[in-house]
Amino acid sequence: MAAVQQLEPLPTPARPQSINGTTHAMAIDMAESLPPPRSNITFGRGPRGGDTRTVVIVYGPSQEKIVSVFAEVLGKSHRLGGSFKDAGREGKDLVVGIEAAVASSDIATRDKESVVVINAHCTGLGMPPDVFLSAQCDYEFLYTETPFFRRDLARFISHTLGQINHHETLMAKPRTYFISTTFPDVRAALPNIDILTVGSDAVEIRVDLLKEPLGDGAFSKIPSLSYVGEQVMLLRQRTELPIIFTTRCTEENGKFPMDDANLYYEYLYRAIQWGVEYIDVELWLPETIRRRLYEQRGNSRIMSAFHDFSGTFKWPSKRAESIFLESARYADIIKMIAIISDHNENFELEYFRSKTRAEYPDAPPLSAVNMGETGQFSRTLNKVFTPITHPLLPIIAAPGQLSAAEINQALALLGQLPKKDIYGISSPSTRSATPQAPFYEKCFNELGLPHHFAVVERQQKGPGCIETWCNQRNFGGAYLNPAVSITALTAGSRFFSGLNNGAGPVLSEAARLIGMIDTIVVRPGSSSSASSAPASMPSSPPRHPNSESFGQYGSAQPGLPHNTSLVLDNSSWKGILSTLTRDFAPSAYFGRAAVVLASSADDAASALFALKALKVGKIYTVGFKTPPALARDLVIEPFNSLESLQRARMMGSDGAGVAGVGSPFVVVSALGPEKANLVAMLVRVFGSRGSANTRKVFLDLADGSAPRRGDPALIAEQSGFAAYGAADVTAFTMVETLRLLVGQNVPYSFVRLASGRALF
Ligand SMILES: O=C1C[C@@](O)(C(=O)O)C[C@@H](O)[C@@H]1O
Repeated sequence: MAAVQQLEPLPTPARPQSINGTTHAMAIDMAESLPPPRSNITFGRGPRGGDTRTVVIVYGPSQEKIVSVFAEVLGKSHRLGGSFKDAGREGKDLVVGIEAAVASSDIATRDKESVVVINAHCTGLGMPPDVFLSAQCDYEFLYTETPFFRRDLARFISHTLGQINHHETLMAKPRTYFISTTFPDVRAALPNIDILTVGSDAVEIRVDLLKEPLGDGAFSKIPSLSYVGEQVMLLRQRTELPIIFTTRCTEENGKFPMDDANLYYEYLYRAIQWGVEYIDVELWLPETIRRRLYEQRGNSRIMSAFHDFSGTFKWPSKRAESIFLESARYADIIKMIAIISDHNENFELEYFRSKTRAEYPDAPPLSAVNMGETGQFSRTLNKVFTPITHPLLPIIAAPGQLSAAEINQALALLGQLPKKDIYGISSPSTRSATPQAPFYEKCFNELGLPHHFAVVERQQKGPGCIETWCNQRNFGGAYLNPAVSITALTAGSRFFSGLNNGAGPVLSEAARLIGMIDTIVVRPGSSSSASSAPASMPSSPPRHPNSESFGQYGSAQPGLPHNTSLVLDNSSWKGILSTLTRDFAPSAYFGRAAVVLASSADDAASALFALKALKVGKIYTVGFKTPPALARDLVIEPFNSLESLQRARMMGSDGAGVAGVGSPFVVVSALGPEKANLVAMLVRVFGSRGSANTRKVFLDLADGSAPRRGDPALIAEQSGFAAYGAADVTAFTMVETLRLLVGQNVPYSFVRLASGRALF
């Protein structure tokens, strides 16, 4: 087998002490010089326990059901009634519901050390919620009953309780973008939100641009908190992207009045309570306000914002540096933006960027661009949260803003984004089943990427064919469907073993443990290492029988450049993880039992890795033997007799709230349709027969297009499971694959939409 290098586990950005004394994620540009973090067992640093206080949900009249939904999403039991005094003694495995009318009388007595309180308010009951309760609670979840968006609740609670960390994940990306929406009412954006957000890593809601109608054709001077709360809720219900909450002031191209700084605190603090991921805090605000917001930000992140429209701002100045340093004191991201009139000022900004990075390596990442047409060049060079627009927006948010497609086209013209050939490598059996080429072409088109995409077919056996695609000058990466084992891909391959000076291709931790490769990522090296390729590397690959067909897609020149390394990765496990946590917080899985069915270890491996990331307590296996590398740190028990099945079944009625792992909470099947009866039998055995608040999870990885009689998914739903299928996993996997291959974020909902099924 060819030698392979391992990409170390958890190459999470070091979190150095920042100049404000707290820790920050590493400046993004540093990520360029390090191996980019890939496919660790993470969402950022991985699902974590987060806030371990007892969760108390304050609910409105006749809304007690929301308490059970919170409990189910978190994987806990719940109890209604009682007082705040008792709630603190309940322990972390219980969600306590207290009715709003009761809560207002004793919420002030709660012990903040042991209880975290969420005001769950159904907007149908009227807005705003009780202002006293809003102020007293830690967080506020605004929701609609019909339709109810459970994934919105799952995301809200996972974020506010610190079980996921968007910021770390985003800061590990080489480039990030956010779209500045400029709608007076976000409802206008919702029908197109999937298209609008292609290429964005976050969505900005410009609160100052919202226009709240007063009913007589007039609009309120500033939108009320009530209106803003509903707008944030509506946006979050329809996008999975983190939200940036901005109240831009009148002096910085916004509409928020500047006569009362406390107003900013009121809105921005409420945004933290609503679980908004990024809060834009302007630098002119008094230090007391900036500090309080920074200290109270919980799991939200602060984007310090400075804009200069005077036309006199100079990047090479003491003032620019002191603005940077002042911003850094209370920020997770520093945003500095100025209007310029001379193209050279773009170079001055680049000098400022590299100088501050060198002199203040511990400072938060800098997002800095110049405004106006002259400043557009800087928008192509900035790498941290570049603000972008979209042709479908009513107005641009700032002069000179570009769309993601325009930035990519500019980068391509400047030689910064060379045209590559990217492949979907299928086998004869999957080629017709997965018509992904049109989708990739659509994405590349939408994003203005210059690349060519082609689906190519590999021969049944041997790595030879795959290396033919890889060993080309313009090779830009590939996904493999079906996945191929590391051994099958690299064994006996002079090409793979010759990479990296004979060290072999780089393996992500996920790929190493799962043993299956579904993504090949190209990591260009620096020109100085151009001589690292071994003499033995073939300079011209064997000609592939299908070369006629791939010739039409690109230049197909032989010879991967010598200084290029290939990272062998696995995206499927991320697709599985995202599917399992779409409607459930990670804690729903922590310590609980799972069943995995598959006819081979290769088919089961990605699911096992995802379950390991979710810290399940035990995995029962059917039909395969768990490879030792994956079994490490997991409790595995094969179901090899009816007795073992019976024992697992008796481990607790639903596994929730009981000591130990309980009976299986999640069943994942990778068995084909021909074994549907066996799968159906198992979901019946482990089903919880239904009440909505004890739902378990069933994931069918078999490629079933249409529901059919005896379909395990249907039986699972009848047996009290929330059922997910291969289509969900495929869409989430494609999101991950695109991130790895082209560094761009394409929302899950867009993938589903483009593959013919709308989500909402
Ligand atoms: O801070 C910024 C950047 C921006 O001003 C721009 O120049 O693109 C656009 C604003 O919406 C955003 O809040």
